[in-house]
Amino acid sequence: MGLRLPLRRSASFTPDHPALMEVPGPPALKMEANVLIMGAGSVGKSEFIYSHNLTVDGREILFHIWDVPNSQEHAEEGSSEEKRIQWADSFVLVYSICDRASFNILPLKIQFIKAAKEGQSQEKVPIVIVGNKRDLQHQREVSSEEGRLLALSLDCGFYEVSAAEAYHGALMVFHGLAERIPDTKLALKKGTGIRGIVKTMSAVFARKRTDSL
Ligand SMILES: Nc1nc2c(ncn2[C@@H]2O[C@H](COP(=O)(O)OP(=O)(O)OP(=O)(O)O)[C@@H](O)[C@H]2O)c(=O)[nH]1
Repeated sequence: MGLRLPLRRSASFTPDHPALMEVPGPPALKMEANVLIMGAGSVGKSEFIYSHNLTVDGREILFHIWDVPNSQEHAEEGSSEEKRIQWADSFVLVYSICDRASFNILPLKIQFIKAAKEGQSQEKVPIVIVGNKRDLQHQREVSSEEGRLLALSLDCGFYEVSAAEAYHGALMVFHGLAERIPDTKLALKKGTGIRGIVKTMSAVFARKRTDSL
């Protein structure tokens, strides 16, 4: 049985930040990447689930994004997380800068991902750590420095953003993630584009049904 992707929402997305806009040049290589969004409850994961279509270094990348609500993650058997990790090429680990517990769980999660993925290949796993809710400075429990150091020690990208406040933050995250995904991983998906899109779209419909319950 194929994997059912419990996306919450999906939308096409046009970057509006000048640094990230498509610049005229040779036609971009069309590629796809599967991204798993992980993190504790209420850290703002669902702000990252729009289907992003970015052009980075001449590669036009369509991101298929899988975000699991925390409530669902706890309701499932342990093997489901492993399935999601196998499905993904790349990972966004979100914590809230106002919630230290959401930060503290990240090292274990990242080690779990690395053990699962790096056993299969010598390539580095593309992972970006995101400190969300940057606008809530007065409630900050995790300093920027701690986030940056964790990312450095685990060889991950790092961004602090306010995902709910500005698109720009989420866009920077996906741009940073794209830069960490090697061509070899993306190229594997060439030719399976239509199947991938159908999978993503049916997932959106499935999710809508769940939401309306
Ligand atoms: N102030 C502020 N609030 C945010 C930000 N991002 C998300 N939120 C709020 O945080 C709350 C939780 O966000 P969600 O996106 O539902 O969090 P989640 O991680 O998907 O939570 P689960 O469904 O429990 O897994 C919502 O009320 C959001 O509006 C942000 O950047 N700043």
